[in-house]
Amino acid sequence: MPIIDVRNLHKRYGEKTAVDDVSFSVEEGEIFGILGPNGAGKTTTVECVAGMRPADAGSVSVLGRDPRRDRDEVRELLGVQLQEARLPDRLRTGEALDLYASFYRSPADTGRLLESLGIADKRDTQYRRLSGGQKQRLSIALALVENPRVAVFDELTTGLNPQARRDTWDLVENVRDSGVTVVLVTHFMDEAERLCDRIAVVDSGRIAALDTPAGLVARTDPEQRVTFRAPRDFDEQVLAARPEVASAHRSGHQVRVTGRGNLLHAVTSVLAREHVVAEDLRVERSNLDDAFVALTGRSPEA
Ligand SMILES: Nc1ncnc2c1ncn2[C@@H]1O[C@H](COP(=O)(O)OP(=O)(O)OP(=O)(O)O)[C@@H](O)[C@H]1O
Repeated sequence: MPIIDVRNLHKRYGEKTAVDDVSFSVEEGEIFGILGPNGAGKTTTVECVAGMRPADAGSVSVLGRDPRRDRDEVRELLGVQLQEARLPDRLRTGEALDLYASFYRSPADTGRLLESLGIADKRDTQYRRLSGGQKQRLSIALALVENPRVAVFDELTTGLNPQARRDTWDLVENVRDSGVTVVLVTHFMDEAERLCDRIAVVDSGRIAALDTPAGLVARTDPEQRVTFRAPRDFDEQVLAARPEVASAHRSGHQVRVTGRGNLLHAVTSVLAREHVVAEDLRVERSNLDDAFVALTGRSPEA
């Protein structure tokens, strides 16, 4: 049985359709990504999953329970960290965690939770004195304090510096490795590609594709690109004679070749035959960014 099952979910705000016939299921033990640009309907979708918003139509099930009807049970099963969680400035880390723990029947050991998130030494620090990364860790701890089966993280790394982002990614992997299924809402490609087992690409309230990161990339044009630097007297058009090569262009010393099949071998054998020493030879592959643009016609970070 999937841990979360969403069928034909619809949600409007007045005239605005935020979620338009969205269906997906999340399997136990995976990191499931919901990826899309700002305003795509990601937060609304997870708020409906968590029972925080009523859907207009469709159904949501969390381990067989309805998040609106079986609210208390779903609250124990699903830990939610929502965008820009804010706590009172003077509340101390340990107090916040103890307060949240008091809401649940079998909460986690708060000391161990702080330890595992690397903020044990911040137990007595007021919320206003925490760094961005430490606030983020606390919000993860608050989502995990109920010992949930699934954790929902919404835009976890927005606003963090590169090191704090990478540390947060490790934390998310640790959460999954501890047996908690993770739903990760993000508009960052690199984050989705690095962390998610499967990704629902959401655009304008609809799911444009749902697949593994590699599966999404495979849907894009299989064209490859090889670039290198070559002396000016090398005529790049000799490359065009090879069947693998679709185009060869030069800009100054920089040559850019596109094509299919074993393009790298085709290029290097021509260079060897012509006795050309190429510098800075690179193969560019499609990534999730290309896949996203191919699927939706726009950049996720737009
Ligand atoms: N409470 C609300 N009232 C009216 N419109 C809303 C409300 N919440 C969201 N919307 C609109 O619904 C659409 C989907 O918003 P939602 O927050 O679900 O998207 P999102 O993908 O999570 O984007 P973001 O990352 O910017 O929050 C947006 O156009 C948004 O402006």
